[in-house]
Amino acid sequence: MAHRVLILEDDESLRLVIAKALSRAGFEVRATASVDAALERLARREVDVLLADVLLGRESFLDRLSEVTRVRPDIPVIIMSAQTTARTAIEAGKAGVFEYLPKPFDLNEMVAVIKRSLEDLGPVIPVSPSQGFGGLVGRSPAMQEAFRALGRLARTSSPVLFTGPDGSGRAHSARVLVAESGIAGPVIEAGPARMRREGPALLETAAGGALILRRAEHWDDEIQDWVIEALETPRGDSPRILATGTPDIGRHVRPALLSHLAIGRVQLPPLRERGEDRALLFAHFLAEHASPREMHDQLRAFINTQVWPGEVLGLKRVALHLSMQGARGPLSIEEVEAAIHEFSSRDPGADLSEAAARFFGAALALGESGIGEKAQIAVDRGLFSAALESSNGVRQDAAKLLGLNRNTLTRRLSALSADSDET
Ligand SMILES: Nc1ncnc2c1ncn2[C@@H]1O[C@H](COP(=O)(O)OP(=O)(O)OP(=O)(O)O)[C@@H](O)[C@H]1O
Repeated sequence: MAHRVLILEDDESLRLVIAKALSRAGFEVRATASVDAALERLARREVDVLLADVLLGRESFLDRLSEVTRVRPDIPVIIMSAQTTARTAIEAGKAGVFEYLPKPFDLNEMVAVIKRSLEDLGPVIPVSPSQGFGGLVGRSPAMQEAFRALGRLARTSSPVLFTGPDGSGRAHSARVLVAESGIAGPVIEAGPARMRREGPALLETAAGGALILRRAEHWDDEIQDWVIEALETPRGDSPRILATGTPDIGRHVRPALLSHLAIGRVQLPPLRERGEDRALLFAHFLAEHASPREMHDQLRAFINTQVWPGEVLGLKRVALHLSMQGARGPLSIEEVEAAIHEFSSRDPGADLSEAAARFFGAALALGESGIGEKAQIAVDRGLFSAALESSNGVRQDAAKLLGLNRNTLTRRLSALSADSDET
């Protein structure tokens, strides 16, 4: 995939000359004369490098540089300027600009600088054909993009938000980023239940290290408050904050939290967008468990076309199950298909409907009355106990998981216990 360069230059003829030279050198080129338009493209992650002129009309790009680093701290910025003033050079260095090109410059030199900025700041050279940053598996263009972002973010200490569907490897990637950043202190992981229980004390526990905060879409107001405060007023030994969430995270958290958290952003694509990564991951998980099973080409093709519910985690479960079977020799498509059926394609909703039909049928056969109400109580009991268990008994969190408010949950729980007292 060609690297994408954004040219920010208000001189139209220069813009055209630069664009032509960069296209010839194999880059994908975008160009604009407006800082606002450039910021939008950066925020949409449409580019890998920014090449910007300092003087844009009456505006100085350097006055807007902090906005660029806020939106994309991971991107190399190369500035061009006819003014070789101390201010330009000093400010460029201070703000972490990759290189300063004094105008007029040689076009070949410009191409070389851009190539160097990409090498230095990020393109992750896979250590094996199937592995990318820190041993993460994948070579699809979508994962290459994620590896590049990880490579750049490993050189910063900014917060990072990992988004993707459940099971896509968000927390795993966060752990890899922490390991590759050389953070020496404690690495603490917490989901909404622990965050609620321990609150900002987690920042002390992780002081000097990193805090991986999971499933941001379930954070209540209180959690959001302390995370925003931690991000807004970091102290010397504050841990690096990394968070995970679903791609629709913006619908669940306050904009202030999102803008602080997403200073660095890594998007983990769903498996359906990762093409052949599916078979690579499958082979990786078999190997991880020293499985002697072999994968032939047809099986790889089959794995690459499957829909994997539960994403990488679902695929991992199937591979682990098969590697535990103790069988040897080539793995067949039928075996994998059966395992997928058993582990990931099972629809819990269908099981519930079947159970309800059995419950109803048995009660009818016994001539019982009030069956609907009893069925409701049975379902509530199952739902509430599962929700309370996964939120460590914290009712507020359990209510959120169930999509109820806390008072409704409390009322329905007391109704249930009154019901068990009666029976
Ligand atoms: N690219 C990858 N290479 C190797 N293993 C991976 C990769 N992506 C995910 N995994 C594995 O998949 C499993 C699921 O990943 P993870 O726990 O990060 O899921 P998540 O649901 O995205 O994150 P969270 O726990 O924050 O909700 C992990 O155990 C990890 O071993």
